[in-house]
Amino acid sequence: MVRGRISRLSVRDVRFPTSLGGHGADAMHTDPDYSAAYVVIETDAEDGIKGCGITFTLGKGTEVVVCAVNALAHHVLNKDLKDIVGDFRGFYRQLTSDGQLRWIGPEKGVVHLATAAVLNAVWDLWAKQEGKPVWKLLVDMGGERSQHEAPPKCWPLPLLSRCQDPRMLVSCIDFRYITDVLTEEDALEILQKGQIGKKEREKQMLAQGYPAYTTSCAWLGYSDDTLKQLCAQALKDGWTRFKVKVGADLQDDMRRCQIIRDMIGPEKTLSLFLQMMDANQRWDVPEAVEWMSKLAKFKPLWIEEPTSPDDILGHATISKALVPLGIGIATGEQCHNRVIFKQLLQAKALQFLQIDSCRLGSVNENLSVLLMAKKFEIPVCPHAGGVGLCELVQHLIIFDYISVSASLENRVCEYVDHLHEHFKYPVMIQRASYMPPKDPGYSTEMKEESVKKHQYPDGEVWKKLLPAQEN
Ligand SMILES: C[C@H](O)[C@@H](O)CC(=O)C(=O)O
Ligand SMILES: [Mg+2]
Repeated sequence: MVRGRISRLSVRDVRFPTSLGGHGADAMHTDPDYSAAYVVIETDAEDGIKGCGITFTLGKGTEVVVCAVNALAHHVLNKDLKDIVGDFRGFYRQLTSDGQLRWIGPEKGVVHLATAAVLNAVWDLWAKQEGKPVWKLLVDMGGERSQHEAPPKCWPLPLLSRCQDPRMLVSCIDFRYITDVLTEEDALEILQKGQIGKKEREKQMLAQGYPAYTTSCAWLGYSDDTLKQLCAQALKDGWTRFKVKVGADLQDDMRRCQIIRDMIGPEKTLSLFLQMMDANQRWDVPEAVEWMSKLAKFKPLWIEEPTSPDDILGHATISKALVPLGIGIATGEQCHNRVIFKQLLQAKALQFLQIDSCRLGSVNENLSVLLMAKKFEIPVCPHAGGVGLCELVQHLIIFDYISVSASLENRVCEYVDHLHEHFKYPVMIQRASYMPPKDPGYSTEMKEESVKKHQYPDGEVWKKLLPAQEN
């Protein structure tokens, strides 16, 4: 099925002026313009199928990511897709180990965001050619075995369809730097165990979807009236779990958390009705503990990014202090790579792990983090929102449930209600759950009309806005 040689790669800087409405604002990022470096790859297969990939940015700096994508392009151009996916680990390593570009990473920062955008496009292309959504491609790759059948001792790869073999899935992962906690054999074992009950879980997902929470009501840029109005509407729409931004001003936080608590009801704290808090790295370690001790009365399920995303031991200290108060630590949206996640897990520094589809090196690196989380039995609650993050991460978390975690306990995926209308295959939410996408690909393709309008700086939207902003 896999065909064609990559004949073209284009990348565009696409920005949405979300800061004008205060959407997306938090204690550190006060004026985000949700943006993306948008990559499209084409092949010479003459089937008209294109692979689309994004990485998420906040406006300024997207042009730097675009430069990094162009710097990586020569690794992709003129390659056969068959060779890329046939040795995906090798290809991932080639991209992340470019002898010169690696110096401005390694596997972090702009160059890693660019890697994610390129690889996301490759996954989209592969899945489209296979005629499956990415989650289903991954699930099928994980193999299938009935409840009573013993796992095969060896996997005769050439005799099996390569796309129905867990070894194929594992061969997409670069285990370098994580073999002290997760080996290839561990990964295979997890996937083999995950085969039990897999069909039932897939059916369950298709019928009920993956549970979500909303961040759309409580950005720091919103007034109390807006917060109340959005929260009331969300409750009407069936949302029961809400995340609120905190960290800039304690009195403000107390007032806003009280509003949400009043609206979702104090008696419901232990049921489905939950409140999460997100400080977006605002505090020092002792400050985080002190601040959250004051917000503990609102019974948050977690505090997200209480301090620097690089401070693994700091997170461990905060976790030790707050877990006895019933507050877990969540982090991950700014964890650059699998190594940081490994150490967070080793240090018992988090209770909820938040993968990000565009910060880690695409599906490949996310697979390794999902498997490590399973090994440590830490629930994965992905970061989403931004532009396109919900579209992408739904594939990863649905795969995780069906093939890896086999559990929904303490698990919920973020949802943000912005910018879906710009995607050709937007997320579908029903009863506050992500319904598994059915269209082939990674749901990454944007509407050409939207891209043209929002291209920076010469799209129609920015042509109008830029002169006004200069005055
Ligand atoms: C700047 C972004 O909107 C950020 O606040 C998102 C985030 O932290 C989250 O969704 O979680
Ligand atoms: Mg966050």
